[in-house]
Amino acid sequence: MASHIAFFHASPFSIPTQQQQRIFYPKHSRLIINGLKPTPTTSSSFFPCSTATTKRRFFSQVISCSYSNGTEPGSAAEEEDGVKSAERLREEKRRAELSARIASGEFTVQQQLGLPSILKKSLLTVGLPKEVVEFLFGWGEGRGGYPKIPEAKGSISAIRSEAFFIPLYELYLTYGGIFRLTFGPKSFLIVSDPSIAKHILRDNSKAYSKGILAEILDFVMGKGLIPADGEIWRVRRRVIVPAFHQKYVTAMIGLFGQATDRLCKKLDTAASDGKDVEMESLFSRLTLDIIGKAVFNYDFDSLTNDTGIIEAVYTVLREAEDRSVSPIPVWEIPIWKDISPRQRKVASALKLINDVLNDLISICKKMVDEEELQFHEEYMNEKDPSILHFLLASGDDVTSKQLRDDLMTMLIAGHETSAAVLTWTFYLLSTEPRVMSKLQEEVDSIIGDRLPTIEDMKKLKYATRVINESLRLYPQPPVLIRRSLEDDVLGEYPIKRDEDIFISIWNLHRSPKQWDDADKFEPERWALDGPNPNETNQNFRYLPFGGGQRKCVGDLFATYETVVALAMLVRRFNFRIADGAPPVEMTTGATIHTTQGLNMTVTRRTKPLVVPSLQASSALEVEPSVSP
Ligand code: HEM
Repeated sequence: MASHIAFFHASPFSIPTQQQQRIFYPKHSRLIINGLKPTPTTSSSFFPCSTATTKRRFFSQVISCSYSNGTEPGSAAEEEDGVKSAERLREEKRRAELSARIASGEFTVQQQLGLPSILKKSLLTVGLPKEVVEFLFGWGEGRGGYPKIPEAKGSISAIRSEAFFIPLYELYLTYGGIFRLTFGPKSFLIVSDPSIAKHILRDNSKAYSKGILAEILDFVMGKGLIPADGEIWRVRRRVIVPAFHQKYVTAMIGLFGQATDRLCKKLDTAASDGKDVEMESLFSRLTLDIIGKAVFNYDFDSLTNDTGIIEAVYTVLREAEDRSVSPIPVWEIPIWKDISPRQRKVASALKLINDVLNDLISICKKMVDEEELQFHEEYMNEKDPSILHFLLASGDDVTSKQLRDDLMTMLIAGHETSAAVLTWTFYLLSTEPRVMSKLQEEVDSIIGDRLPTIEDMKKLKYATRVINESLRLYPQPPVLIRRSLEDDVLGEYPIKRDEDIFISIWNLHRSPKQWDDADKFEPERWALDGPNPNETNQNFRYLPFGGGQRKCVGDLFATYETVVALAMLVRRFNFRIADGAPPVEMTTGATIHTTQGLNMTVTRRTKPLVVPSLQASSALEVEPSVSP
């Protein structure tokens, strides 16, 4: 999703070796960073799967996960593997060269040894107390006695197309919880420290805006809730949050079940035909169908249809993602919009979506006008429980443009994120059959073959922990973006206004300082009877939905949506990575995507019979699920 948007594709950094884990500060004194273990990932497996291949790739910083896919020796698949290994070797060589360049200090900003530093050193050598020297010379380093933020510098030519948050993780292990990353004229602060994240997101949030993100997303979201700042954001947030009331979320559970049931039918056909399925795109369609209905009562029915509107939504979504990772904003060149076929396609896609949204707004306005309306806190129209209906019924005095921006924002925010969560959850489950069995056991005993209800949400404890843990390992988005609106102090470092900041949720969620076996998929790390993990009870080391005043408004919606889909799918089917499927590798978009899809073989389960204890929610006239 958009706030969820990553900004540039890759960093020119590769993994520092143990000897390379040094900051090159004053020219002649190389320091080992205090408190940092040698790259933990070099000795243990960083990845959910830890084959030799994975480790080799890890060293070459290509993130992938291998699995046994049943390839026969000498087969075409093996030949293909041969080509891939040659590519991999070339990649490793290139990366080894980059590592050597990092080791040489090429990317590390050298601090000049000026007169104050030489004087300071001399005074310390003659025995003056450190405190006195620090007091006298504080002005010489950073500002007001503050130390200077560790700084790493990169060459723009080395930017590559891999997931950029991976090199940021390696740099975090080297440079610590806050460092400056400079690419030519661009400079970013990378934050991976929970207390600094808490300061920016919660304690001093008024001093930060969405910065670059708002600029990039303007073409699609305008002043929608994610990019908006200041007074517009305050007013819109106050209006939109009440729309996600308990009764609405309860009704949505019926919708999640119905939509997942459509997916089950599709998978059932694939299982009968013995055809493998690409789950990432199916999850994307599932969550598009859900969000269309939930936000503006529009049935994309993308699981069965391929209409122009669906293509338009994807064109706009992909453009938002591409803009978010493009180093040069060519789309800002006025003439480019008219001559570039791609930009023309984007413009007509946007027009189509805007027209549909405007039509939906007028239909809904008419409906609300004709309704005998008695608006109250948990107001919901049974026929059309959408957010749009709630907003119009609430008498929200807003321009159609702002309403359209908000709907578009929620469409994007609530679509790709949930799809990505499901994709990586199923990937993780394919690597841990133990977790899958435990999950199926719970689902069998609690919902059987009926549609889940709100009561089940409290009972599906292990399923919820699986989602919590998947969000830890694959946070969507992996990075949050902010810009400082005034001077501030982050940790021990002063910063100026107009600093662009990336808070790396990926780093926080995988930090060896914060987690035991940080790279392990272990839903058990969250106690079943404990509170649902969130940023508050985890003191900002866990931020799946952000934190502070800009926290996700759809967190409960999304948790229930993914739990319902997960439970219904694993109840009916077994999933495994398809034989001969390409490796599951990550790439950066607005959320974390796979490079070549998640290709799975789906088989029907023979399940224990369960006598349903509860009937499905009737709020949305849910049709009973057909048991395969
Ligand atoms: C698993 C799915 C989801 C994840 C992981 C997720 C994650 C997040 C995160 C991390 C933020 C904070 C962004 C920041 O601070 O810059 C956010 C904000 C937001 N999310 Fe979600 N989200 C999900 C689903 C949804 C859904 C379903 C909706 C709406 C139906 C939604 C609507 C929003 C909105 C409107 C904001 C902006 C809030 C504000 O700035 O006031 N999200 N989301």
